[in-house]
Amino acid sequence: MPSPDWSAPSADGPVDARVVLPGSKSLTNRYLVLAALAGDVSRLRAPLHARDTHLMVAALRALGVDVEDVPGGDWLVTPGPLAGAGSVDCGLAGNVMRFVPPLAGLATGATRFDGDAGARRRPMGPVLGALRTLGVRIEDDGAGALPFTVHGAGHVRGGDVTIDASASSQFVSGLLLSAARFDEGVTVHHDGKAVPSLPHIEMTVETLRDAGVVVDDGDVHTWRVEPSEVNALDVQVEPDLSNAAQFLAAALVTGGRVHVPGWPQYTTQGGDAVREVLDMMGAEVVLDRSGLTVTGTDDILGVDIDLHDSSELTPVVASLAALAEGPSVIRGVAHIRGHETDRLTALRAELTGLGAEVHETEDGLRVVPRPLHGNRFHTYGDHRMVMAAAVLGLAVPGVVVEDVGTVSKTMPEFTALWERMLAERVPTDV
Ligand SMILES: O=C(O)C1=C[C@@H](OP(=O)(O)O)[C@@H](O)[C@H](O)C1
Ligand SMILES: C=C(OP(=O)(O)O)C(=O)O
Repeated sequence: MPSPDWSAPSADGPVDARVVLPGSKSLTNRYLVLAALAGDVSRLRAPLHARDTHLMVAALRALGVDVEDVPGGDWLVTPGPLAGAGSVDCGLAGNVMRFVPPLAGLATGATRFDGDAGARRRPMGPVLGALRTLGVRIEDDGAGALPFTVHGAGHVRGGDVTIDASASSQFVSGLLLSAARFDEGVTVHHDGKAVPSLPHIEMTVETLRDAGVVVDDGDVHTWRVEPSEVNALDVQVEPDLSNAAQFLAAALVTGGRVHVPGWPQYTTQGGDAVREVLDMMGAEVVLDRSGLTVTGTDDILGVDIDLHDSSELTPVVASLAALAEGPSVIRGVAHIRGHETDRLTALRAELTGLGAEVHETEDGLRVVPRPLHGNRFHTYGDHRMVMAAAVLGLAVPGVVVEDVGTVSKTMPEFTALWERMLAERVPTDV
């Protein structure tokens, strides 16, 4: 059942707001998996509460892990013997469908994986092939996608495996995250076109090392995880920097200012690239100990930009490009055709529906700004389409966002935060 429509509010003056962001999806889900494999109780402080992380918690609980909700929002994770889960609902979460099957291989018994209709279109073949090579029995229909059943034998042999990870970095991350508990650990080699979203693999490597696991990532395209215990964690989850993009973009669109407190000085989050992107598009960007402040100047500049490492930013950057002074090219994101929806086709269709001129290229989009008008904006079950629509709505009256609830994949509080940000704006008449 689709959720209601939402009229994206337009801004009648520059925003001037402080936006406190929820935790990172990618960090929360990695910490949860590592905590499930650890030898003792872990605490996640300020984790993300959203559909993707709740699906991860549900999957772990089904596998025999105790995840306790602590008042205030933290999670206490007590590992237990892993047992076949019956079934795991992946929703539309790439993290759940790529990170949990290796865990299910370590469990005793069968676990069936399925998800939303859109999830059955997301690529899984390299994960299934790799797990089979590493000694896990999997039953599927050969389509290289959900649904499938993992028959866990209580242990995974592990060893050497070569995969093509050009469709998603998550194929590599999923194998590495559980590998310390494989009998022989794992060595993953990538063979294929460039791996997208490499900072996400660096994040995986760093979270493993935080948990005391030995990882060798010294060779390009090869990652080695030694078999070992996994230490329990007590971690503070960083704010989600990819989900900061739309709020920071509002500063650029309205010629205002947005401050995000708690922006990390050092991070493995690919979303940190938003600082450089907004700078290229004409914003003034300042990171100091109080956080990140983005101030819009008069114009939004068109860009020629490669988002291969930070492709989650594509929808918001495409919206900014449609509002820019000159044309833009977004490159390096062919793989986002396999994200929540085919994002290149979806962005072309919806931006065109508002009057922009948008062309799909082999690996991205070419956007030529044209006068825009309101229209219904379809979201395809994709949280980032809602966020992209909101950015456009600031400058274009009459943008009606279909199925706004889809944003709860990573940010259930999105519309409330957005409307609060606009309420804080400095009115033009003062
Ligand atoms: O490992 C992760 O947490 C993620 C990796 C990236 O996936 P791709 O490599 O498929 O782009 C990113 O886009 C996704 O939102 C989250
Ligand atoms: C691609 C994304 O999500 P997922 O983790 O489901 O791959 C995303 O959040 O932009």
